[in-house]
Amino acid sequence: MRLNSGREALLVARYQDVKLVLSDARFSRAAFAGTPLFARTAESLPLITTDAPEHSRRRGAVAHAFTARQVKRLRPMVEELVAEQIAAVAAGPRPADLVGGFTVPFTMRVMCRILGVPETEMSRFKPWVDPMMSIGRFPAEAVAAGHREMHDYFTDLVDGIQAALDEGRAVPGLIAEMLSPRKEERRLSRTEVITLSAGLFVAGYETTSNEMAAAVYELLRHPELLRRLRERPGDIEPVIEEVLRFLCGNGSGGVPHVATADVALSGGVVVPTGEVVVPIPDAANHDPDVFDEPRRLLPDRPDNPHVAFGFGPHYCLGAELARLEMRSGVSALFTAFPAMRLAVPEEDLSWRTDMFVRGLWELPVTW
Ligand code: HEM
Repeated sequence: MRLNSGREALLVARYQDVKLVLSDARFSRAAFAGTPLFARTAESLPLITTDAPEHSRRRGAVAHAFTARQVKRLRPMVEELVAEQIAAVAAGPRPADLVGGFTVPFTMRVMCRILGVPETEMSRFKPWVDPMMSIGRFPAEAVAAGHREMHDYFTDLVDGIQAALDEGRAVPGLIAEMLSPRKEERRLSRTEVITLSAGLFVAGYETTSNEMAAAVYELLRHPELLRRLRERPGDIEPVIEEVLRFLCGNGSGGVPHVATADVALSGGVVVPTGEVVVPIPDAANHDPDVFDEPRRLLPDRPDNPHVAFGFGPHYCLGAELARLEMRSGVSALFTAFPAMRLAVPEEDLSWRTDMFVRGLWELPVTW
């Protein structure tokens, strides 16, 4: 394939090969970072475009905030926000747009609470993040402006929190923790705190809001699954796992890597040193050698080792949080609005094409 930059690359689609590229240190992300990663600059992706030891040092500074144990502690906060957003939808007009009215504000508020970003500022972010996440949909100037605004906002925020900490005031949230780490090995530079805060904010709400809306859409298309969830609410776990496998949420395909040695893939293909490879997790999730009937949404698969959250050292930092948000959000929506249905014909839905994260711009429903 040819990347946007004009560089040739090998597309990796088989499940075993995708896992190999994602986890084998002979494939480097940093070696690729000299050329633009689609619309985004390497600096704006402080985790995704780096290798060990830089990657592990940065990741190690924030990983404690997203462990399974920590996410368990976040549960009451997440459930409180779900309830508030459900109440807002119920009090609002019908039809309701579940993207603008539920999945985006809910997931954004979760990230605001975790990081310590003021919720009162939330309406500012989406107009910046939408162009930032473009892979062709928005003009280059809009993409650059989105990056600039977001970077400037988080620079001011981080500096403001630093000033408050310097005055001895207590500030809640992960940004303050990054600025005054409990352990010295977690210390980051000011620039790293700025790019990581903005990066976590975007990674945390953009994927989850879109995947959640797509999950609701899929469930509306599969009434038998909705019936099953009503009878056995605990089945939300396998249902969400299968939705994650089934959906192809990654609009850009995958993250480019450069082979730093000759590496043999399955089927005898040898990737020569210096070759760019792009592993496609969505393709791996539909590999018929691993998933029977991959194009069907089948939550009863005996085993569902999907790679929707990636694999290896860059495995999604927020996977447990995303699972909690998706399970709580989707369950609560169908409990609150059992008669929910699409408010427009399917062909009128507007899909996010040419965007990093696929999904729906709006999900109009009524009940
Ligand atoms: C359903 C929602 C989500 C999906 C499908 C998803 C998917 C992914 C995938 C596939 C990767 C690996 C990309 C790669 O190989 O470079 C990733 C990485 C990442 N995700 Fe998520 N994610 C979701 C939610 C979240 C949330 C809620 C957070 C909040 C903290 C988050 C933070 C991150 C970060 C920081 C990385 C980079 C990890 C690294 O490079 O070490 N994600 N995500």
